Amino acid sequence: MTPKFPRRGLYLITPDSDDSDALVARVEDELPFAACLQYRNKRAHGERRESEARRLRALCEAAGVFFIVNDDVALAVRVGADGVHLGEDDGDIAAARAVLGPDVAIGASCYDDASLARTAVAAGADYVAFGALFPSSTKPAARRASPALFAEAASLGVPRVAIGGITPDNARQAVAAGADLLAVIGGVFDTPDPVAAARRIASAFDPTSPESP
Ligand SMILES: Cc1ncc(COP(=O)(O)OP(=O)(O)O)c(N)n1
Ligand SMILES: Cc1ncsc1CCOP(=O)(O)O
Ligand SMILES: [Mg+2]
Repeated sequence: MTPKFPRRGLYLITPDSDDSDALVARVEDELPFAACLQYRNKRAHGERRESEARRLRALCEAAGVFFIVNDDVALAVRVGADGVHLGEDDGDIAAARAVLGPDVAIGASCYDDASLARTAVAAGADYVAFGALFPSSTKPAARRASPALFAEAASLGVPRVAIGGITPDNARQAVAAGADLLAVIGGVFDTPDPVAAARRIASAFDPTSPESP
């Protein structure tokens, strides 16, 4: 049975890489702290992209982590992903739903715009993403989103993902604003201890967990 998109937690996104083995090894260690993994390697194309997606798909299956392919509905179908993430340049949500059927999750980038989120959900999106919430060194030109968007989108009834510049130090701020999942690249992978960073971001959802240094 296809798993349901998670309601809360760390939404890990792969960093860009030219080395498939290194990419897979880097991600594997943090998976125990992730509710979801998105394959987004903008430097991989063709067969290498498919092979990386297949390897990560298998790892996620074994770890019980929801697996999402960025940008590419056809690749998501080929590798049997649990979901696909689509931005404004990645095609139409209703068209993707027609290809994917009801069981594959579709996530939608809504940038800084609650009305995009309403339209995406009406077209069949299973979650909406707002960001960049904080300045992002991965995507410095990303438009900035107000934290108020998470409260505004609460009535949509789908998980709200925050993305952009999220780190162990600001993760609790994003959760307090109403984010249900925290999508992170640099705040995990560009740190000296990615496993510790992933653990701290995951713990931002646990109000009983003390903030670790
Ligand atoms: C969870 C999540 N949110 C937003 C994005 C950004 O999507 P998009 O605007 O299509 O940009 P690229 O990631 O394709 O550069 C995302 N990937 N994931
Ligand atoms: C893909 C994307 N969309 C908005 S910000 C961003 C990059 C997220 O990476 P980081 O967590 O390193 O800021
Ligand atoms: Mg995209």
